[in-house]
Amino acid sequence: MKIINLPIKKSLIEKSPFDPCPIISSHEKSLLDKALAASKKAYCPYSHFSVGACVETETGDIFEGCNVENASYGLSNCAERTAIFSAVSHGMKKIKTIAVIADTKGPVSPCGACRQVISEFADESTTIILANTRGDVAVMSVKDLLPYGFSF
Ligand SMILES: O=c1ccn([C@H]2C[C@H](O)[C@@H](CO)O2)c(=O)[nH]1
Ligand SMILES: [Zn+2]
Repeated sequence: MKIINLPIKKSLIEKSPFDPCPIISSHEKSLLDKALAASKKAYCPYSHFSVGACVETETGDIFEGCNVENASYGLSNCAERTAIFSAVSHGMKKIKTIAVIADTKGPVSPCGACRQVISEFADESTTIILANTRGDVAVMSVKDLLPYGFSF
């Protein structure tokens, strides 16, 4: 697992807070930019906490997702699962890369439900990129994200 706290915090008004970032490629940075754009579409009138995710499949297709809340709070869906379910609905079988972003202190930390759902469509080659809007980035494997996850 690699975590970087970028020394120069860039303003959110600038196009990308991830430029440059030594631990991800420029292509991976573009996935974070797409996740950031998706977070702007979050439907979160209850928590006012926007999250965005971007999945790149093994075939190179890209699917974004945001969190979608509900007046019945427990029905809310996280950004990660929105993106993954959209990808699966379009035939995706394997996540090559997933990028997630929110306005958190450090890189966003996905909930347990999302970790389990990510692990369903990930393998050891999957790259998981977690970030915050200040430009802090963590890159890890599914084993780092969900050690001893459920499977049968
Ligand atoms: O990794 C996370 C953590 C939280 N949320 C959403 C769920 C809820 O709408 C809001 C507050 O928990 O953020 C996500 O989408 N992804
Ligand atoms: Zn979640």
